[in-house]
Amino acid sequence: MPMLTDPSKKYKPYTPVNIHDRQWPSKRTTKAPIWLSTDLRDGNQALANPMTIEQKTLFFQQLVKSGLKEIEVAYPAASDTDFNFVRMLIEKNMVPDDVWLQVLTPAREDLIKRTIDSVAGAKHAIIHMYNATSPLFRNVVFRNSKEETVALAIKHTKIIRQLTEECTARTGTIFKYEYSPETFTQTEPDFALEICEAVKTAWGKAGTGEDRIIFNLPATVEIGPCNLYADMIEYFCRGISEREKVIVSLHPHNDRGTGIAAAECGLLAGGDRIEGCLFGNGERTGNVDLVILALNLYSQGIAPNLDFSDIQSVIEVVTQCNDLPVHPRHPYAGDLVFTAFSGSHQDAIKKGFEVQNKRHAEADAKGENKYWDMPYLPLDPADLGCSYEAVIRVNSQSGKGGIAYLVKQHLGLDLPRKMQIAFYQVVQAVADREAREMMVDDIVTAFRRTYHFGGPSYQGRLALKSFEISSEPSVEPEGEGETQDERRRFDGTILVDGVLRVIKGEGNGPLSALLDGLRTHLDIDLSIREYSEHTTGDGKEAKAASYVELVPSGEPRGSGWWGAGLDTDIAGSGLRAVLSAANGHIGDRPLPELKLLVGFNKQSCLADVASVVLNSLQLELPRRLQASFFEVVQRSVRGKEANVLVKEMSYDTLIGLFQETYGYDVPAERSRVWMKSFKMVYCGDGSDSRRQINGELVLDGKVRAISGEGNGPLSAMLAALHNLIEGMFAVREYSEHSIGEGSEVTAASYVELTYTREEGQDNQKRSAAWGVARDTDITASGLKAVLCAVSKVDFKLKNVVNGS
Ligand SMILES: CC(=O)SCCNC(=O)CCNC(=O)[C@H](O)C(C)(C)COP(=O)(O)OP(=O)(O)OC[C@H]1O[C@@H](n2cnc3c(N)ncnc32)[C@H](O)[C@@H]1OP(=O)(O)O
Ligand SMILES: CC(C)C(=O)C(=O)O
Repeated sequence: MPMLTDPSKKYKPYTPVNIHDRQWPSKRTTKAPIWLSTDLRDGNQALANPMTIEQKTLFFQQLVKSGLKEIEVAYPAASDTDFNFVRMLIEKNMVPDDVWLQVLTPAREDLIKRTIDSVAGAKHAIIHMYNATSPLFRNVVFRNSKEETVALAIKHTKIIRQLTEECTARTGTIFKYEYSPETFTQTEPDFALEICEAVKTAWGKAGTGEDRIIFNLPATVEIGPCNLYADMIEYFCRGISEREKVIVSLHPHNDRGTGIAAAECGLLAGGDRIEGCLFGNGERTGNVDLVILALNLYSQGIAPNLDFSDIQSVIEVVTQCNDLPVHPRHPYAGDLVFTAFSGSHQDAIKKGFEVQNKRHAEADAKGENKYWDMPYLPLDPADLGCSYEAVIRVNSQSGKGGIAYLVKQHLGLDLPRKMQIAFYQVVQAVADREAREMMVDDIVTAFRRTYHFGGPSYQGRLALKSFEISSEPSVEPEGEGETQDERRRFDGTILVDGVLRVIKGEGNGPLSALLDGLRTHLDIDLSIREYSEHTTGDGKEAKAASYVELVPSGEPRGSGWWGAGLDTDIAGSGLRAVLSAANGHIGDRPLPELKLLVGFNKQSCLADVASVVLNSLQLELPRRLQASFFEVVQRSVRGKEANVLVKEMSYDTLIGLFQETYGYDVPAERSRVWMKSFKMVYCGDGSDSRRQINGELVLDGKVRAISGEGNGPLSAMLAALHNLIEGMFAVREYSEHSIGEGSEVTAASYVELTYTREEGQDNQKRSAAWGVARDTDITASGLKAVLCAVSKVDFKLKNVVNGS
């Protein structure tokens, strides 16, 4: 059936209240009402599966914890569960002294009796009786006249008075009485007044303060806008006699979705008390939501006298008991209500937090109130125990501000505006491509990947390993009083495509010195267009965060690359930022092979050569070996061209030269002598530690058995060699160190041998050579180094008769 084109033929509009001097529109609420939770009655009766006693107990405890002082706990005549639940609360002493238990009954004597029995012995109880008063109910449900309807209410009010008085005499329970002209909003306002006046008279003992009678005026079904409800409440409040002896209670339902508005306008109109449910459970579209009402007051600076400072645990209890979810858009409580996805909202919130932090610091200093004034966030999520984590979430609708906010929250980085724009484009591209929300982890990971920020997993092709910044005067000052400019020198080790390289450069500052080094050594020619820095963390945790934008040198308006760096040292953080941006710039493009300038002029440096060996092979050459190798390098530069002073040498060439010169890590067969196997044993009488070696060597391609004895492994090996080789070997220098850690550790050994051989009478031939070796076994490493050195001297084998 289509919707009606003229619905007036089916639905009647509400009848406005005849009130012309209404006061409520210009009033303000300044204090919280009396709250009554009817979760365990009106809420419960609307559930497909009413709560079990366990669920009701849990819910009751939550209500007490949240500060409710009046709780409608049951319709005791309805079921044994309800009746027994009330009894249990009382008998197990679970009701705090300042909490009133409220129970509902229809105007039926047998049911009233059972209802009062249910609360007998409670400290405080409110008996709540109802009968419907509207024409529809009078005519259809009760088939009663107005007079009969009033008579029903009077009769049962009197029964309640008598039974409660008897109960008080018996058990000491203090009672209050609440009467509801059910369907109040559909009842003629004057008839509602008439029946309440009659009930008040029948009750006969309404007083002031604690003795007030409660008239609950329900919008049993919400049939008109909130102003209609307010008009009806104001009409009632102005019409009822002895107003001071009456608590006017409001009980809005939410059929038109305006239950909250009705309650708030009803309070302006004179309501003293609100009946409702947490998160708005209840018949059909629900009872008015007490959480929203309370927090609406709170966010106006009015103490609601209810505590939702851990809203999540309240949600958990309520959803567990009602078996109904809380909508993600539910005011104050929904998962999404403190979340902004859209760019302009996020931008405003980010700016709002920045300004508010400053404003709060100033107010703190002056001892003034720190007012909450935040775009798009009417309430501080922290007041409800929520974090700011969910405040900004990112998808394709988001902008740079929100993304920058998350980067700040999670990485402590306050990105400069232009970098925010650059990173936004990165995130936006992913969000668009994947058509999904970008979680915080996605954003943090995207940032780390893009800027190679934070640990080895995100390391780029260029990574700073160590550096030293030194300064030297540039030019002499020309006149007196002029200060001398200082130049900065960068000496560092940078991991380039997995290989450690020594980089040097000079500039006006550390960053330009590094850029100079990158230009010279790696052909990366960039200049700084923008630089900024700030500190993150406090005290010992403080670090410097730096941001740079690099552009190709000579193209100040060209497109740039941003980089970020974090370090305890400010120079370190800037240098890292430069490398971060340089990584973005080089992308996958191959880098030129790194070269060292070596030779005979002042630029060539022994230390540079040694550090290449250290960084490439992890070998810490002893000082004399450094000098020896440096000479080898210089000789190789000159080669056959006597006039060549300086030559570029690639790192690979340099390392190859080292390995060849000292027999390090070259295939054994290429050496004149190498060890096939050995066994080293202690020998002697035990008073000293002499060693004996037995084993097999390959000498000029032939396997030879060896045996020798000495003070230690090396001298035992030399003794064994002396059996086979003419002349004498002696160890001039020996050192060793470990490489690596733990189970990966190996030993590196360096041996310098001298070799003396008699060549005819009075002719002694002397030479010396270094050998370098590495092995997991330290003895083997030393022996191998000896054999490397032996292979490098021009030795002569003995003529061995019957030798193997
Ligand atoms: C707006 C509200 O939320 S009101 C509260 C509603 N809550 C509930 O109804 C939950 C608990 N209710 C129950 O368990 C049952 O309805 C009971 C135990 C109260 C009564 O059950 P039953 O006796 O089987 O009657 P039933 O449920 O059919 O109720 C209808 C009868 O009660 C009468 N009645 C309805 N409301 C009232 C009332 N406030 N006062 C007196 N009689 C009433 C009806 O006129 C009808 O009478 P009839 O049988 O003479 O025609
Ligand atoms: C019993 C009354 C107060 C009721 O629940 C209603 O009218 O909604």
